[in-house]
Amino acid sequence: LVSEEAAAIAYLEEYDKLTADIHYQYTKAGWIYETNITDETLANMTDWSLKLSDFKYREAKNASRFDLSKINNKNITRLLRKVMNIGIAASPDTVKLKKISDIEGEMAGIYSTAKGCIDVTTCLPLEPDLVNIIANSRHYEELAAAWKGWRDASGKKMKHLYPEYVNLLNEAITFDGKYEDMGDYYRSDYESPTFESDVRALFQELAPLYENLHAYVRRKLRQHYGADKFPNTGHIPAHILGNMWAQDWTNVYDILAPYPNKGSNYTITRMYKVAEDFFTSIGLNKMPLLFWQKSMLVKPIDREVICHASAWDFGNKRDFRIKQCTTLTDEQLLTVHHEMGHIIYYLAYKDLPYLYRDGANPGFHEGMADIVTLSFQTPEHLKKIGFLDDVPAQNEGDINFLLRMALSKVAFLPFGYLIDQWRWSVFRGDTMPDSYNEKWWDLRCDLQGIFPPVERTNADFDPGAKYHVPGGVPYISYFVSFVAQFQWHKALCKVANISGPLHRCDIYNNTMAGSRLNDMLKMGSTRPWGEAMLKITNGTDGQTNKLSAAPLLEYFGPLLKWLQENNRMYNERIGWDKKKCPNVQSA
Ligand SMILES: O=C(CCC(O)(O)[C@H](Cc1ccccc1)NC(=O)c1ccccc1)N[C@@H](Cc1c[nH]c2ccccc12)C(=O)O
Ligand SMILES: [Zn+2]
Repeated sequence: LVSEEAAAIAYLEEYDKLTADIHYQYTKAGWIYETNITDETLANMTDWSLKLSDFKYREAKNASRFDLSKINNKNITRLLRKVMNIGIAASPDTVKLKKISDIEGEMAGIYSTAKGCIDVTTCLPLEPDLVNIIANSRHYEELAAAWKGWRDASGKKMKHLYPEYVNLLNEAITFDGKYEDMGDYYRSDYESPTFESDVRALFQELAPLYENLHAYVRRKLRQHYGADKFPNTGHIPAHILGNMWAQDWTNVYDILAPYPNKGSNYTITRMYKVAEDFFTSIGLNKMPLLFWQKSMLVKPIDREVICHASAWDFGNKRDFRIKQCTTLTDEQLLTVHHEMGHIIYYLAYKDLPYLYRDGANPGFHEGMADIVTLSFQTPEHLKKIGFLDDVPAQNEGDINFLLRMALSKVAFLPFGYLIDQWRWSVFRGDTMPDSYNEKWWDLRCDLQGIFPPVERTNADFDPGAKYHVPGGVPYISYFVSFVAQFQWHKALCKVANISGPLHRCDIYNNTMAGSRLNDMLKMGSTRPWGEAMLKITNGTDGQTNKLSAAPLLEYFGPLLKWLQENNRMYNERIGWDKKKCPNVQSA
């Protein structure tokens, strides 16, 4: 009699090959669609996504015939559970699954081909045109036109699709009674019953740092744009922070600090080579030849594409690509490092069973993508690669550098947190369609301390103006990533024997740091993520298997002190009125 375990092992070996093959086809169909949006490529992608759902449904049934209680090998039972964890593919109603794919395809199509009108004759795509206006214009009205134009052309156009999308996802995911709603399923990736309260606690711990940065930035912007643009509720207009979603404020650094970081005489390919050089300098992998042959690194001129950056693993251990409409800006150089970080993670776990080729949790994949930016952006490093002419003098150089880092890493925190607060409340049914936009602005105003430059009503659908909402891509992973990457940075600097303040640590060329990082990366999702966290932090004074805000607060400690002194010196109020948002109609 073949033991239950031996039968399961034989089954999983067969499954591993089948799943890699069908995922290759599905990923290829996705790539063909995203790099050439047509009715045919959309139909082909939808066809393959249904074939994949069908495959997952069949194999989940096959795997359920094994009695897990008779298998004590934890690795085998973990793999079998992953075969059976198939999300909405658990629903036998393929008509419903097709409808979900169709709605997702329609929303992605609206988002990626939308042209926002900035006046009656000029309508522009988001990337690079509207993004560049929001980044570079310093005219209040011009910024407001681009901000409103984008939302009218994207979110507003897909508002009617979202309620049915939510209902269909909830019906599919609750079919076999394993999950409360789609938000519950998204959170299950973190394998922790306390995940939701853990991230809330982290956010509250980080709020004072954000509020002090917000107060400083508000004062500097008020000086530039005039006090009449700033209501006495304490909110900042959402469209003058250099980013279409006010999630990253580095583009207004020139208004906020004496000497701006200028771009440089780079080419697109050089940006990718610089990023690759960073990873190889710490002993991680080079990009495979196929990467350079098959990636889409610039926006094509002859067809519609999905410009939002992404990193692709075709599942055959060889084919890894980036799709990005790359342009020559500082922010884009960061995104190049971000996307390549995903590829590095893919390469680290490519020889694991297919089911384990994943981040330890979604936040780890995003965090890995970002970890190098903590070293890459140090003045020392930027000088080494010719991005900065000279390293600023010690003290005020420190503050300016920390301010610049805070404009992306601290400014982002409430945004990274709030998108899924909104989405989870929608999936729970706490937020109904007639208050989608009101709930969105409640969160945006109360947590980010910003307000819309033009009147918003529930006829608008501003969540739909952010890629990840129509894209069905979870967002709390970025909040988790921004916390975890500082824990890793602290640990890797320790392992690398680099002393001094955390914000001056550059792990470039340090293979000890790289090898400790790689030890975590090659685990993939073989173990619950706490073990992966411990793999990096082990033996350092930040040792833990949990998320902790302490390293982020340590990194920005000198800046917080400076901000508190500066805000006190100008008698600047810290914070803003909650539940009072200008320009938002409440029901
Ligand atoms: O969306 C992105 C970058 C795109 C991505 O690399 O995260 C991409 C998003 C995506 C996910 C799923 C389908 C399609 C696109 N994620 C990946 O490519 C990816 C790869 C492997 C595992 C998980 C995600 N960044 C976020 C925020 C952000 C966090 N850190 C950053 C650094 C620089 C720029 C942006 C960000 C944003 O733009 O709002
Ligand atoms: Zn990413």
